[in-house]
Amino acid sequence: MRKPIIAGNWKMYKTMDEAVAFVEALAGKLKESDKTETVICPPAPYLAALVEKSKGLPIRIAAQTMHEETEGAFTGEISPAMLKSIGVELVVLGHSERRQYYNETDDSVNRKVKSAFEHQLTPIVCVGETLEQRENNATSAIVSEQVKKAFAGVSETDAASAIVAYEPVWAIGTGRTATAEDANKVCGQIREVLAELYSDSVAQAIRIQYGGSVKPGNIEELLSMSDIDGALVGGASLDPESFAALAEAGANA
Ligand SMILES: O=C[C@H](O)COP(=O)(O)O
Repeated sequence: MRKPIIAGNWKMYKTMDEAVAFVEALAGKLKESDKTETVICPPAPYLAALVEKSKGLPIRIAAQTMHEETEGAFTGEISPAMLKSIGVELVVLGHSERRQYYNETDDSVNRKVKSAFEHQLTPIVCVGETLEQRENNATSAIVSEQVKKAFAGVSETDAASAIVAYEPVWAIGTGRTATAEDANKVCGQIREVLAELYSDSVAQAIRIQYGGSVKPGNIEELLSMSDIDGALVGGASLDPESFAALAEAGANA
């Protein structure tokens, strides 16, 4: 049984005061549970503070992106070594907004995935098709290719601890969720690709989240599906009440 993982990706929202207030409010609402994992992905300036603030709470902190190099002349970038040094445990890689606005490609995502593992960070590897690709019946081919390229050269042991987030681009921030059946079908296809790349046991170990307009009203159905092991949530993760409800759904799944 894979443990559901509910991650809140705040994207470029909240001030420092709001971020701290969120964790304080969430602490009072979040029930300790060994049946689920809860992750917050705040903007980079708040990572260190939230690592400190969440100590003793059932919350892990993830970065929203990182550079692939350990250090260097890359103005404005944040390295995996820096994330590790402040206690960040996970990192979202290849989010569609990074692919769309910051030229991230399957190759750069692959380099970042390998670098994350080298620095003992758990990658949340995002894949997903655009609306045009879905309408052209290319979902399976696109997502399979993204998974194969992201995991190229990643060892079986590392891969088993990875998290994959299936996020259809057309469902992000639009209020349009994939049906639970459709989302599960693609997550199942991702698991088949992982089984081909590695083995059945590795594919069964890897957790696959769904992301795209997840909210308290639809998460239970999504989590009831056989191949959906959690959610990567944007908008509905910004309010502590709503995020606590999502975390609770994870614990009850
Ligand atoms: O990383 C989160 C996803 O982009 C989903 O965002 P959303 O829940 O606002 O649709």
